[in-house]
Amino acid sequence: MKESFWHNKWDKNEIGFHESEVNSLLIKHFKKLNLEKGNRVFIPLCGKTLDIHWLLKSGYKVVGAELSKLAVNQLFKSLGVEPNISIKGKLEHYQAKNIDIFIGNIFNISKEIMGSVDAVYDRAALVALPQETRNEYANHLVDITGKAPQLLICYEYEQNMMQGPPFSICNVGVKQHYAELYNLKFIESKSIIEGFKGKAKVAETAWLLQNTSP
Ligand SMILES: C[S@@+](CC[C@H](N)C(=O)[O-])C[C@H]1O[C@@H](n2cnc3c(N)ncnc32)[C@H](O)[C@@H]1O
Repeated sequence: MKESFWHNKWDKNEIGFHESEVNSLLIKHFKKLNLEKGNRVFIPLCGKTLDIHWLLKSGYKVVGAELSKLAVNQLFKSLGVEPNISIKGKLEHYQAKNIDIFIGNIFNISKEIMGSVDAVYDRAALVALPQETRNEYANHLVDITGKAPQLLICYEYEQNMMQGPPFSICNVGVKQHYAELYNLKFIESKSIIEGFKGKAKVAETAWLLQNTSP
């Protein structure tokens, strides 16, 4: 997926992936990460998700990565805060109390730029990427977050019914990316009644990725 694909989506406001409510699997399962208030949570490919509002209100700090400046401007507007803006390498850094958003390609974010995080919340990030990029993404995510535990939310459907993104990632796919690095726990599969554009039967799946090292 070229960067222009996503910029076009935001320019045309074709953002069906943006949920009008906080993700229910986040609310239900986030506590399984056993974080403390004040811990820092990384949201890769964050868009302008309302999940950021929920995490901030719940007392966590948020770090996000997003290609689209339009999305990030809309995010800060909805939060009602004015960010301080600076440049970090190839990225723009929007910063305000308890929130850092890096605008640009996630592959340009380093551990040093981002600082340490305590957990990752991936909703519709791994599934937004084509198969040929997913391995690189998973490894990069593990690298820049120091293998922080993750709550991972994916979609699963018959891939030949529809072209992604979002792509379908089945149990085998999740294991392929993360089983060697994490203790993987499948938490829930929730069917999406309306499917995707009426074309495919879809389930939203939640996974907990916990650190295996002591
Ligand atoms: C499917 S959306 C999910 C957004 C968000 N996680 C949510 O739940 O609403 C994927 C987002 O990732 C952004 N994106 C795609 N590729 C990216 C990349 N390589 N680096 C940073 N952001 C990217 C897109 O602009 C888009 O906003």
